[in-house]
Amino acid sequence: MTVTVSASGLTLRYGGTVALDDVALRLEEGITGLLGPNGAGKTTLLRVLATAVPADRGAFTVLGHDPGTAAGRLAVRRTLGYLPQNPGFHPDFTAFAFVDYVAILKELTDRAARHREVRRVLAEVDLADVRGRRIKRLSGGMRQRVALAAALVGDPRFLVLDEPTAGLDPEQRMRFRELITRTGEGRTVLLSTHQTEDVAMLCHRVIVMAGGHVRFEGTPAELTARAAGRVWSSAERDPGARAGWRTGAGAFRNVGDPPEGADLLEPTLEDGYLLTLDDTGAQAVTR
Ligand SMILES: Nc1ncnc2c1ncn2[C@@H]1O[C@H](COP(=O)(O)OP(=O)(O)OP(=O)(O)O)[C@@H](O)[C@H]1O
Repeated sequence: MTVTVSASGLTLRYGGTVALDDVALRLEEGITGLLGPNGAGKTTLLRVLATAVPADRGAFTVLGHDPGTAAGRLAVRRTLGYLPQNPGFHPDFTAFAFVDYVAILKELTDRAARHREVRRVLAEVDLADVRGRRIKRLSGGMRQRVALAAALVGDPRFLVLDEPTAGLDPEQRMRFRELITRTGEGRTVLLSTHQTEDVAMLCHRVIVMAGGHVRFEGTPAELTARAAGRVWSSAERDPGARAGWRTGAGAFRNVGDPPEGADLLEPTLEDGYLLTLDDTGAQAVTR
């Protein structure tokens, strides 16, 4: 598999806060999930890779282009689609006008060709029917699809999606998952999310960040396997549990260090994620 993005030593400070600390990663075609607690540095990493902000130190390439040079930065931006955490919509714009505006910024100067492209990306996210509607009259899920359409203008090979499913109801989230799978075909997608389920269901790779560091890099199955033999059921909260709660069915579900002969349960990706944070001291699950 070709490596699309390769980064090393990425470091960025905001005053006294180290948001990224010597981050190295490689992304290849397919969908890579980026998990991490609040303040982990996910948005900062995405902004650096999207060339919205330069890192203080370190370097990266996108399809061999180095954004450290003006020509390289332009080349990277031409291969990139970015859905930021808070897309800055003008609420009075229609969906069409907004995506058209983004297309102008992306240097699509021929009006007829640009309009064809805007119609194409709006159709790709199933918004063809409402393209003339003002953004303020669209639902949250539709607005996220407008933002995705804007990211897809120009058919970018590398898509950076910052929490695209945040705030969506389960049905909209499922719909968005379908879209991400579809748009991820043949592209490299970096998807930041707090939804471990999104990662389990969509991603072929997962990166866990905390405190500006990469704490895990591997497949979702490998992250889940970190909790193998460490999730168990008991009638009362187990003293060896780093976290435990009574489930709706009545028994306790414990995560941590099980006693001998414990009634082990199948771990989820979320268990593996939480234990990875706890094991690396990044975020205490232990109370
Ligand atoms: N513009 C800024 N000025 C100062 N500090 C900032 C700025 N942006 C981010 N930070 C700090 O940098 C660290 C990383 O923030 P970042 O937004 O990248 O985290 P995140 O993983 O995306 O968090 P979340 O899941 O809450 O979106 C945090 O400590 C945050 O408070």
